[in-house]
Amino acid sequence: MNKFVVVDLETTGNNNRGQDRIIQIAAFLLESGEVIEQFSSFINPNMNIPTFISELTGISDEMVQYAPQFEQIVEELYPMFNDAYFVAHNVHFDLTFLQKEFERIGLPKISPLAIDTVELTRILYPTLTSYKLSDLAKVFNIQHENPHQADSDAEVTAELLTILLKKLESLPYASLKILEKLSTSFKSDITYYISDLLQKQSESFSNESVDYEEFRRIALKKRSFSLPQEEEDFVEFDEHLKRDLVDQMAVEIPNFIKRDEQFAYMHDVFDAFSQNNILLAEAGTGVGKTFGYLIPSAFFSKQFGKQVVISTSTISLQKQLLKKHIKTIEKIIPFQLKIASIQSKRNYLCLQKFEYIVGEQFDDNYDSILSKAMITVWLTETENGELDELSLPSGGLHLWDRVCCNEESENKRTNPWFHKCFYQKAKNQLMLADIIITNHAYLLSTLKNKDHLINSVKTIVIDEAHALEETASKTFGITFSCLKYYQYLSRLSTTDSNELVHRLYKFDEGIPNREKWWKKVDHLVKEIKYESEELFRLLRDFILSKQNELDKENIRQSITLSDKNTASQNWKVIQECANRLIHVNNTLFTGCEQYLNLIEDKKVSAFHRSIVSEFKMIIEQLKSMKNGLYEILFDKNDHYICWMDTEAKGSFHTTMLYCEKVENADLIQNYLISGRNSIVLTSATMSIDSSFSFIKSSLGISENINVIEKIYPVPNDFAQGMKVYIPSDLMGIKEITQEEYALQTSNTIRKIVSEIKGRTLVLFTAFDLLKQTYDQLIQDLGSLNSSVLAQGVSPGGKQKLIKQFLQSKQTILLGTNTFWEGIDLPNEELDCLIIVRLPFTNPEKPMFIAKSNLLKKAGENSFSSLALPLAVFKFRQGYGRLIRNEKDQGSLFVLDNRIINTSYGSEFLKLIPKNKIKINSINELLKDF
Ligand SMILES: Nc1ncnc2c1ncn2[C@@H]1O[C@H](COP(=O)(O)OP(=O)(O)OP(=O)(O)O)[C@@H](O)[C@H]1O
Repeated sequence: MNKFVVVDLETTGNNNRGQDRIIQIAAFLLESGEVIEQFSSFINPNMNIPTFISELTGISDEMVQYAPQFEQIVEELYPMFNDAYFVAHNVHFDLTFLQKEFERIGLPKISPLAIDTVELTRILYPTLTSYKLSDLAKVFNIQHENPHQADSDAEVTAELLTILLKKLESLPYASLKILEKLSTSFKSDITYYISDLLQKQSESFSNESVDYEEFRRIALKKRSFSLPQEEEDFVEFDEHLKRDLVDQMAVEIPNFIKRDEQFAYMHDVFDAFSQNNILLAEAGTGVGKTFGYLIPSAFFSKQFGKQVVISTSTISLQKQLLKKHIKTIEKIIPFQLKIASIQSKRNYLCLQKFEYIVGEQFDDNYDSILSKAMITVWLTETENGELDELSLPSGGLHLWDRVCCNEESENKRTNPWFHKCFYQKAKNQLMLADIIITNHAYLLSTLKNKDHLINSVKTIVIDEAHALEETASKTFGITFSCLKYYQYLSRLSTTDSNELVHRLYKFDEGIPNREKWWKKVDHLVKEIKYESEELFRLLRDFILSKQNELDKENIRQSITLSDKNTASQNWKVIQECANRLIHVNNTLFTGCEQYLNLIEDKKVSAFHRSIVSEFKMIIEQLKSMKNGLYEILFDKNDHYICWMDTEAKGSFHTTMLYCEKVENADLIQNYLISGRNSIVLTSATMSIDSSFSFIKSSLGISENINVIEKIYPVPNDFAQGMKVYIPSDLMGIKEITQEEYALQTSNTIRKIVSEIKGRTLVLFTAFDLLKQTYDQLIQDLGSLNSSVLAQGVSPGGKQKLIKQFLQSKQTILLGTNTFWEGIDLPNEELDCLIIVRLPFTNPEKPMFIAKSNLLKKAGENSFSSLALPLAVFKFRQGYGRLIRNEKDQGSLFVLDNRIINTSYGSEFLKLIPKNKIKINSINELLKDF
């Protein structure tokens, strides 16, 4: 069948059981890619159209008043569904709605084969960030005149379908074969279509292709390899700096301005490298420190033939560096640069594991099937096999746990995919690279594991150095997730399930007393399940019993496992339960080790071996989690702090346990600093009153270590376009309830954006206040005249929210922690920044309490030595988002009256040029606009 009817409906609502009606319908009939018939009409629903539907679609009561009723168009419409695939973007909605309408007027039910273009796009374009029709229209360059009107949406969907079918046709045989098998569980009835394509392919040509290679019945993108470049004439850094650098930068960096601070920074970084120094370099927000360290790193590595590692705080910043800055640098420098990027193993796909799971006979989980299909297609395109390229559905992350690289993937002997392994490829590229880009967590863990590849590099740049200590604390600490433990256990399961233990049980390996042995495993797994559920329930009750009613509204509740908190009888009951769990775990592990030893020497099939390998991986994980649990619950140590948290309204599986070292300076010193030739630690926030003592002590750089300390301030011109407003008539959070505070905040935001009429970023310090403010704001979107996005509420992560933020001129974006730093929104990309509260760390945070206690013990004031410096750092980062260059303009509103009413407020005020600050009632301030 090669006919497709592409349909879109607009309706009065989502209820298809009689309450809601169609208000517009469009259908395009396609054959061999051509539109052979089309139908489009408004429909009179005989009821009022709800306001929000009118706002969304632009279809009003007046527009449908004289339109035909559904019964009147059916004669023309109904035959279009004969012998054609029924296609829609979210097909379930349109098809069921239409089926109900036909049923209502007494026509026989239509049951066509259906194609969902959302599902098909996810599978065939697995790396897109949004699958909304309007976003897809932009990606594929399809004209979309009236989003949310049926005729326009159906037309776009029809064009999209043509693109999708072409893509499907272009896939290699091996990928189609896998999709054919998986497609029986798709929402789209596409199996026959794929079978036809396979038939055609097998008749027409061989499997040879320039784009793909096939191995063990999986198609991969052919690896590109380039011949080594001829060595160019090399120009030394100083010479290039004098001669060409400024000109090159001016060509490649949009709106380039020669900043003395940035050039001084570059010089100092190069000197630190070549003179084997430690450099602490604070470059004010927007100075351009990224180019500032990348350019000297490139020259240094080339000139001296020494590798440089560059590490930044998060994977997302690591990617940003690669996508944006490295591309520009390659154009600026006069020679070829070999760049490698690496992150932790579990971010890379293990092809051996994928081969195994794609061959599985049973899988009834839709997200997991969808993810397998997406990965199948992605493998024909990806060079690097990294998780963050993919847009897996939420359930797909569980599947990723089963297919990501681990120690087993690195076993050359048992992994037939070893020579194609993405992680190995990334490691191989490290050896050849001039510059290695990574993130703090990966860097610290590899240094700790004495990984030779990274450890041998003697020149390192640490960007966002202020975040290093916190990452060290997490990387060197323990995290125990009850959900993860439960998932591993479920994966193991028992012989009467369809999971690992059952699969292994089915192989007759000649184990002595086989039946008895597996029965024992069943018994132990059941006991572990029982004891762990009991323990997790007790832990959650324990956390919640220590909170007062008000706190319980908060998203996550936490409790420190201090002597005082664990002195109760309830804690003893928890420890007894944990002891029982640990004991049964140990019995299971001993048994499993014996089994694994036994099977090790046996000749088993590759399929059997892969199940054994997954079983081994799960046992290893459970073992390491059990050890972690023991350390958290029993192993008291003054240098560590342990705590737990849980979702106030979630299940007991949401409970997490943590153990971290309170001070990590010694570890950072041991693993990172000592033994290096040169290290550049840089950030926009390192000094307090021109002193680096605070950061030095947190990074283990004692006063007797020789370091160079430099500050490169934000150029004065940056302040020209900035205005800072501090309303004096707002209530403090302690003077009113949090609900009233959220209402006051949302009202103030409303007033500001109605004057600014531009993009506004609102920074919060806690999610609950953000959520309450968001709820208030969306209550009357009409009068707000702006769209509202909120981190943790609107779908998608940070990058996706920023992308959406930039799509329209009048948007408000509410963000918490990660939005305070690392985002670059120059010029008209950001018009206004609102800081809701001064960014003090939540004083209830266990790690903060532990650090404060240490300071108190040492006779220091924890507010002035810890809370205030951290808040000032964060404020500087936050307010640095507004003005990003000399020509940038923008307004900052600080809604926290502590900045003017307290003595410490001056620490924040002094960061802003005095002549830029206006303090008055909010209404008076807004007269400025
Ligand atoms: N000399 C320059 N002239 C104009 N724009 C520049 C210059 N140098 C860098 N930029 C641009 O300025 C922006 C900020 O640069 P960068 O990402 O390095 O920020 P930063 O100084 O590290 O600030 P932050 O600490 O806030 O991240 C980027 O968009 C970059 O392309």
